Amino acid sequence: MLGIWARSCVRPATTVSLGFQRSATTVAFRVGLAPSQLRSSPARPSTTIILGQVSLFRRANSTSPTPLPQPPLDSAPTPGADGKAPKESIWSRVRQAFRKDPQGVSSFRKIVALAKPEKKPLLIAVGLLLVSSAVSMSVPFTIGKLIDFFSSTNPQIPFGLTIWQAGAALLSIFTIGAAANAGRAMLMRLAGQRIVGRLRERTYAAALRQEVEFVEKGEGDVISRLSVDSSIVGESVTNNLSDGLRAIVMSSVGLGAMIWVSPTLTMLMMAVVPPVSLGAVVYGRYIKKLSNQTQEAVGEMTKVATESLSALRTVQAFNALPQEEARFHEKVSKVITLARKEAIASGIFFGSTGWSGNLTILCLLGYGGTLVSRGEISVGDLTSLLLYTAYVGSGLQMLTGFFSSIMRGIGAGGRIFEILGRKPLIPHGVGEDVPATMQGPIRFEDVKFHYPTRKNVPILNGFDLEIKPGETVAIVGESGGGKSSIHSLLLRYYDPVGGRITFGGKDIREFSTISWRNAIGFVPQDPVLFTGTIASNIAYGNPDATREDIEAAAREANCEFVWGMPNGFDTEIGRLSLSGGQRQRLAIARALLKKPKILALDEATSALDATSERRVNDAIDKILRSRQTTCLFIAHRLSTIARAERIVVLEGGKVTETGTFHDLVTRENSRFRTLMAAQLNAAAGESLVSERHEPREEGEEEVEDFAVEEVKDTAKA
Ligand SMILES: Nc1ncnc2c1ncn2[C@@H]1O[C@H](COP(=O)(O)OP(=O)(O)OP(=O)(O)O)[C@@H](O)[C@H]1O
Repeated sequence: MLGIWARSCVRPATTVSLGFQRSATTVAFRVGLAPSQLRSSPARPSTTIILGQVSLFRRANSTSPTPLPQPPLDSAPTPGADGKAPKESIWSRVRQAFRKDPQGVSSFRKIVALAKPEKKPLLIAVGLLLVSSAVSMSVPFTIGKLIDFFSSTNPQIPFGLTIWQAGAALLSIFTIGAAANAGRAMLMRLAGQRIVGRLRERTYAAALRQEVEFVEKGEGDVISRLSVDSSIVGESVTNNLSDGLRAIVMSSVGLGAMIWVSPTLTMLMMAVVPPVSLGAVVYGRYIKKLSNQTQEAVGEMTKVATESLSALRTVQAFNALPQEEARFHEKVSKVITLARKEAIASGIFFGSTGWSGNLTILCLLGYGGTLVSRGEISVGDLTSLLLYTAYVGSGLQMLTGFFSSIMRGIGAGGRIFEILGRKPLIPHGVGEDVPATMQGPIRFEDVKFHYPTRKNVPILNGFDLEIKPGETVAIVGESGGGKSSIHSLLLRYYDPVGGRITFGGKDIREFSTISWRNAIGFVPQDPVLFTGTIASNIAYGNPDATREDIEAAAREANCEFVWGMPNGFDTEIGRLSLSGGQRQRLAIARALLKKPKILALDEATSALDATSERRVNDAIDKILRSRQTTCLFIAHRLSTIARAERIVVLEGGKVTETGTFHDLVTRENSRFRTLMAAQLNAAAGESLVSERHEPREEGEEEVEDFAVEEVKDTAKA
């Protein structure tokens, strides 16, 4: 009986302990990793062979930047190595799989193209990979020679080296291998992160350029594409590519070495390769399909979370926590169901490949042991052969993992390239610039419109309106009548389905959206603030604005509250850290800073109390008096409506009445009066009975008196 232990470094992080025992009938063989080494072993697959049983553990890259749940392919232990050489290359399998999937081919090309800017570091990494793989692949050979050396009665070292010289040479080779491996890992990781970063930036830029409808209906999905899908694609082109190359080197060099040691034993092992390759292709395709579905489910899950977290105040106010949890649970369950399918598929696949691998090892040991006992091959040769078998087996296993990861990358890539390649329905930045000095009327000419998601609900149905330069028009109408939709069309969030909108006689579709939107100052119904200072919020979209410009706009919009704040314009604010009235005045300042040709105000005073409303109205009055800006505003409040030079009543998607406030209030059977009846009566009542409850402020405008007088007259009449 012979007992020999040798320790050798295969890869920097992997120590292989080899135990070899031989008696007349039994050959037992053991290669193992200490559990601590397994735990600390990086993303590389590790091979454990215990008494002829080959198992391969793949661990997910623990430092993966992916923040959201991933399909468990890489995280589940995948036992089994099959101990056979690849007959056909991974590329031919990839090509074969893509032949029926041209979309996959184009995604694959695009993924490869993404790696182009990283060509240099990736090529260096590939060079280092070859060096470290060459060192790794020399280990079984070295171990075989060491076993023969120690078991021989007349030990001889090649090249006439002493044992110390041979030891030093091996140590140097392994150090070079370790350094190469470390360099490869660093370069690949950095290149991967840069690719993911670029991909995210491009996808984000493409998403920002889409028409609002596209993003608004799938906000969570876009976020999931930005975070999860892009990191899967990044992993595909770097880590997985590196694994794939390493697997190819391991399998082909291992196979060559095996043939060199014993062609007969190699042929025995090759018998299991074709069925495993076929299984890998089928498995890869299935994984790709599941990966697509999983990413979509993750997108849905993110959408639910984004929606409720951004409306946390409402969720808490309505005690809707259980309801939200249930909604989220439903989406999470869908992800888990898909993950289960993937786990079952990977279990079956890796279980069966492991089983066939183990069977091959058994046959190899039985037949190899016989050859050793007959003296046809040495113990060292059999050891080398078994180690190479393990290398080839693990190489093949890695190739399968690589193939399914590439498929996942293609699935995720498809979702990203869908956004990257999508042409927005409203082209971004294409068309003429609006000339700086251009002034002219805005005309809505027979405009017809419905929302893309509700094609059978007409919103505008032959809407005609002309607003002269410097004129102020208020649109009134029933709630849900389409007033805000007019602003959406003006801002080109949507285009009309019929008719056109012109500025100075030119269809606004001829202008570039960038230039056209630059000409419009927009104050939405519920102004949005961004995290930052008050100054940065006023200067939003105007990065070149000076502090003087910002302060002037704030003054014009009656934002006097800013001067009272501890840090003035440098006060940090969040999304909701100002009152409704302050937010609206800040939004007016933001719009005015642009010095817009057109001002579009949407219900700017809807959420305000009387004092705040007066402040906002004062700000609006200042703009109107200057008559430099054409104003189209939507208002419900009489005090705001009365400020407009002309009022337009929108009903049934058309203009049904138009005129001055005085005209409409005094007109017989006026639609405006019907619409405003409640407010007119309330205002009249208030005016007649108690005159005013609010103390009149200095400088309050005549227009309000005019409105009150009109209301009084009308009520009296
Ligand atoms: N993105 C959208 N997709 C589909 N339908 C929409 C969309 N936005 C609004 N609508 C519908 O279009 C109609 C007009 O909406 P709009 O916001 O223009 O009305 P509005 O007159 O401004 O109402 P309010 O005075 O209550 O703000 C409504 O019936 C609304 O439900």
